[in-house]
Amino acid sequence: MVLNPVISKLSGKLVVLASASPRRLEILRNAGLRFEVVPSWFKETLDKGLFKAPHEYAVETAKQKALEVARRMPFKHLKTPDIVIGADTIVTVDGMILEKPVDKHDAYRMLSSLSGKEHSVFTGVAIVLCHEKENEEVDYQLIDFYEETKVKFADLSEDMLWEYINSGEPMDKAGGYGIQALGGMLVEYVHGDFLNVVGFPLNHFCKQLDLIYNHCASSSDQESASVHVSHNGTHTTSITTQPPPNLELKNQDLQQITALMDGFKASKALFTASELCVFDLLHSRPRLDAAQVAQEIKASVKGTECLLEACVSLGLLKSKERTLQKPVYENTDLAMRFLRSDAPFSLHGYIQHCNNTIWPLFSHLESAVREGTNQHEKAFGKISKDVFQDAYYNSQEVKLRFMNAMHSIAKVTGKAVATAFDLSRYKTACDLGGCTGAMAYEFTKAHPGLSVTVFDLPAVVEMSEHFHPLQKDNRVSFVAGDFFKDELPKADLYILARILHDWPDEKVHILLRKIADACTPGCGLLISEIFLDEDRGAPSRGLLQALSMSEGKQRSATEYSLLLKSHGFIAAHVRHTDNFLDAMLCIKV
Ligand SMILES: C[S@@+](CC[C@H](N)C(=O)[O-])C[C@H]1O[C@@H](n2cnc3c(N)ncnc32)[C@H](O)[C@@H]1O
Repeated sequence: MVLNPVISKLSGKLVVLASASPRRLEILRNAGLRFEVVPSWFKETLDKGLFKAPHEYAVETAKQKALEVARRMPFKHLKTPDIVIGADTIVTVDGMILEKPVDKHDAYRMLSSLSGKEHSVFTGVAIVLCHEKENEEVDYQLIDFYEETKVKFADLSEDMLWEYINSGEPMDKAGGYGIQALGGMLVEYVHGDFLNVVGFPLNHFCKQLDLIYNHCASSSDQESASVHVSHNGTHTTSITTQPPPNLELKNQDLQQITALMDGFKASKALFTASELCVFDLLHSRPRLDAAQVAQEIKASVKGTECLLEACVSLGLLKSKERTLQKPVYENTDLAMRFLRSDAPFSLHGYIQHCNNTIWPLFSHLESAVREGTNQHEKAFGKISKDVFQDAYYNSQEVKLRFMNAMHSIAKVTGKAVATAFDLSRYKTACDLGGCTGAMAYEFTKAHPGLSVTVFDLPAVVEMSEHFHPLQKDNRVSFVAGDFFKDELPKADLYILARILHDWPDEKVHILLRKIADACTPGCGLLISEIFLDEDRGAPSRGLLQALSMSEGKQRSATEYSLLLKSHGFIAAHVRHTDNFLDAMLCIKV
């Protein structure tokens, strides 16, 4: 057990637990740790919408709790601790973060949302190491981590729920239950560290301490420190501990690197099968063998066989062996849902765009990186300053393909964007660059009191009706124009979905100024884009897209909110939807 050597390293040090939770106290006491309890004054009021994943919220809260105590003690308690431990436990279900219930009804809301379902319990932990310097300043080093445990609740009847709530147990517990007492009766199974659900991931904590005290404290070359915050003469620094260089050949690492090297082959196999309508064919006529498919798609039997087998290995097709005969093929569930061209969430249009436009651009990636410009001329023989007007809308075929691509993504992501915020106060919206209107239809579906005007270039608007042959909604209308030059339709909510990333800052400012001029105070502006993490380290989908983008750039939620602020909008809410696009609702002040 790693704990004992760590405990001996801690003897004689002032260890402080920045939490009043009796359960955390008991877990650490039972482990033999000696510490003082100084509950943190940090209020758990961080805006959850600003965090991409729930664990980031728990870790940030744990950090703030621990740092508050570490900074307060030298002044209020007149002693500097050696280590401060902060922790925060949250429960997440269906994308919601549940903390401690505020009253019985809140406890009821939480527990009924957990009934019969699996949920996750995250504890974020922060360990602050305090080093007093000669001039009485204190250096803080911060190490943080989190642990996730999955818990499944049984179906809870109303009687059971209220009996449990009336026991009083839920009130001071994240998610409204305590697994170590009566709440244990509600639980069907636990996957992961049980103590994490109680409130503290002891095992992970011990491993982390072991890493700090037994592996890296003495070897400075395994430790890199960087100053993060400078506050009242004290410094907050965070250390990242790096394991010794790993020269072993691990199969898992090899698989990771192979998947990256082969990624383009998988994409191209998918594009080719989609282009040759393999998924449509196997939908209308399942269980064909390779020769039959080859005949239908007018291709060689040998090539078709290889393509079908590759698609099986990628999880896009299933092959069924028939005794003494050639295998037959059919679509997997994934292909049925996303690859058939007539599926409600078909990505067929987007795949065609990737194959015909993005792929040629990526084949010139090296020049794009060297020159820092778009590669339309090399890929398509045309210079394009405005990618829409000069490239996509020059030919009817390319225009329709682009519109199909936008339409398919908007149908997949539209509902998540349209329902990201309460928009009931708005009656009229204008979707600028709204293309086929697919997003607008999702907004009217989600908000019965809202009418949406789709504003797009004339070349697009003239084709938009083809995309909604059966949908007649007189709350969606189309206006043709250029959003950089023409007057914008009046609305109390403007929508910019996948628009701003296409343009450099100067053009973004022109567009935002026009929107700001059209808005009165209280008007809304909903931005939907892939928001990069604040350190620009993820998501790779956004960063990879930037490699083939023309003049624009990908931005983080903060970067977008600063752009908007300069035009008199405040970013009211940010939502990471887990779908293709994130969303931010801003209000004109
Ligand atoms: C990347 S697409 C996004 C489409 C749509 N908002 C969505 O999320 O599905 C960009 C859209 O902006 C439109 N657009 C480009 N330049 C424009 C301009 N100057 N005025 C109006 N619309 C424009 C394009 O025609 C295209 O429909």
